[in-house]
Amino acid sequence: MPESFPTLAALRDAATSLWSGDAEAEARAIARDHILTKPPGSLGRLESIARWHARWRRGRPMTMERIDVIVFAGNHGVVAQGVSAWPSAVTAQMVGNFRNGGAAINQLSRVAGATLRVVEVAGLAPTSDFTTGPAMDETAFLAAVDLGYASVSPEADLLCLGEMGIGNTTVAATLSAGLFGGSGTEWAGRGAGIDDEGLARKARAIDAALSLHGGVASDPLEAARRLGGYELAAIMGATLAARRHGVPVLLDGFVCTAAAAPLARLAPDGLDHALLSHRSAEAGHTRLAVALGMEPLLDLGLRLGEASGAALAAPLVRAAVACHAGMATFDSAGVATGDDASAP
Ligand SMILES: O=C(O)c1ccc[n+]([C@@H]2O[C@H](COP(=O)([O-])O)[C@@H](O)[C@H]2O)c1
Ligand SMILES: Cc1cc2nc[nH]c2cc1C
Repeated sequence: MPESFPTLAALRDAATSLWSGDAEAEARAIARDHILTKPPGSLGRLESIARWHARWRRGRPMTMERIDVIVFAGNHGVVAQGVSAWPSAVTAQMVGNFRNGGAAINQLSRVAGATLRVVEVAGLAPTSDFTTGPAMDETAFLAAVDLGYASVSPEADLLCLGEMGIGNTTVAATLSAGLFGGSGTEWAGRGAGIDDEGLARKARAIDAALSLHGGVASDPLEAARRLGGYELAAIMGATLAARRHGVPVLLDGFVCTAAAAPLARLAPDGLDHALLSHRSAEAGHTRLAVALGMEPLLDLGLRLGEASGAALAAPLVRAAVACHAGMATFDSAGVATGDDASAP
């Protein structure tokens, strides 16, 4: 797989010829899970998380020492349609807040023992308003994908992805509708807190974009270019790079999931190395999770973005891996197995 994508065709090639994971490592993890000192299945979802981590680590040891959090930031021309309760200037102001350590994600990354990085995409210039034309031209779209791709370190044991961008819940809703069908009212939510009138404007903006760019859904990359945004394109690139490098991914809420969703439309297993960290309270997220066949790990009523849900779920992955790697076996601990029920 190349390290950058000069054309949409090169990106499409990469996204449709993916490494399918380390089936042997997963089989070894399943075999080990059976002999650990617990009733089979009793660690519930932690067991499948451990197997998942084993499969997507490209043969490296199951360690969870390094957790990277990357927040991609971008701005959106569609904000001109009155779809957010906040001005676009807040995107740069919150980037400053991340850098000064004052945002929720600073605290959540620290608590998770993770390293936080913030990446401004396209210098925070807005995309074009997609109710009047494509959000990005090919060059700008591919540059954002490349930036995301290059942001991923192969050294990470887990990558938590998130975003910051005023207006981007409209973008996520429009892209989701483009990829999976449905109308503005079905996908629009209140984002960072818009009122009833704003919600109606948002649904109309989504519908206007869908009718202007109608038929793009058959091509997920064209949907991402026309109906997406810079930070969403970067998240897609980062998710692809993580697959290449063998770094399992936790996706944050609605915006982050929508950003990665084109990969699942390009290849049926395109997001198998990623988990949904949480179910966002944003209306479209449950619909999108169902469309993707993915079950979120946490459900805390969060609707923040910033990779907050991903950072909160990272310790679950650490716990799953610690149990899997560190527990004694029935044999080594001298504990009888269920099969030995007749033994004294
Ligand atoms: O991803 C989510 O689940 C999510 C839900 C609600 C709000 N957000 C965040 O809120 C911002 C976008 O809200 P809005 O209303 O301006 O579209 C953006 O910075 C996102 O990180 C994100
Ligand atoms: C204050 C604020 C913080 C955010 N963090 C992620 N999205 C956000 C949107 C707003 C408005």
